[in-house]
Amino acid sequence: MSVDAAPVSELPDPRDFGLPVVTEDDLPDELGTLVARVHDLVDAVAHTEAGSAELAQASATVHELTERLNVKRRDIGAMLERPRSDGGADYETLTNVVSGRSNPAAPPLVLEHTDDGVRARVTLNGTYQGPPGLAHGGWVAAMLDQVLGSASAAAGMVGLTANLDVNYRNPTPLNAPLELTARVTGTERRKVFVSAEIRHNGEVTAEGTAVMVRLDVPG
Ligand SMILES: CCCCCCCC/C=C\CCCCCCCC(=O)SCCNC(=O)CCNC(=O)[C@H](O)C(C)(C)COP(=O)(O)OP(=O)(O)OC[C@H]1O[C@@H](n2cnc3c(N)ncnc32)[C@H](O)[C@@H]1OP(=O)(O)O
Repeated sequence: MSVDAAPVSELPDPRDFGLPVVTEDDLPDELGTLVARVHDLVDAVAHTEAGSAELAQASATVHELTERLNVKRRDIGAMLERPRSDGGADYETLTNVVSGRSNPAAPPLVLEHTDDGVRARVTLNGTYQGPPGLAHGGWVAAMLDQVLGSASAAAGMVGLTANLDVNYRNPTPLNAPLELTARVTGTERRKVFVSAEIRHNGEVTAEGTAVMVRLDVPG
């Protein structure tokens, strides 16, 4: 595979795509705490064997909370800007379902840049279940898609997934630490070829490759 596009260090600015941008200073610490607690709440709801009186009271409380939080809603598509040590900025979709900082549905998957791409660590609770006791294959694909896209973005090439291939080598366990790694393997015009794996205890559970098509800044 050849590489015919030199990676750039500057990511496109989401503002140039008309997207709202927030900084970490705009996000109260209490939002992070709420997100983590609601994440745990979803797991509790999925697995509770509480009685009907307890369930009725819980649903009334949750309904009231939902109405209170909906009074002031953020625009969809908001991007979080994080300063990098080299003076540039990283961007992530605030409510991204796999890794979004404000999304309680996200596991959450914590990403970092490596010398050749990105690495992420995640532990999936029982709400990501497909087969009994195992991670859902669609979610495995979603996590691979995320790190594949992030590897492309980390190399300065933000794009959309045009094609995703997944091979499930071993069952992906729940409630166990997983490591995901991804890197760019080549480029051809706007196409960015990327490759990723999920490992548990060093053993590959799934691997994926994707073709990302690089987005050009409007104008
Ligand atoms: C927005 C601002 C952001 C600013 C900064 C942000 C930082 C972000 C940070 C972190 C990254 C986040 C990470 C996200 C991770 C998750 C990723 C996803 O879930 S993406 C959602 C699912 N994917 C879609 O919804 C795409 C739907 N498809 C499309 O929109 C189009 O088909 C698109 C854009 C992919 C291509 O359309 P065309 O019209 O632009 O381009 P054409 O001319 O068709 O193709 C260009 C080249 O790609 C090949 N191509 C197209 N489709 C292909 C395919 N399915 N397989 C292989 N090659 C394909 C073509 O053959 C062509 O190649 P040739 O240059 O001629 O050789």
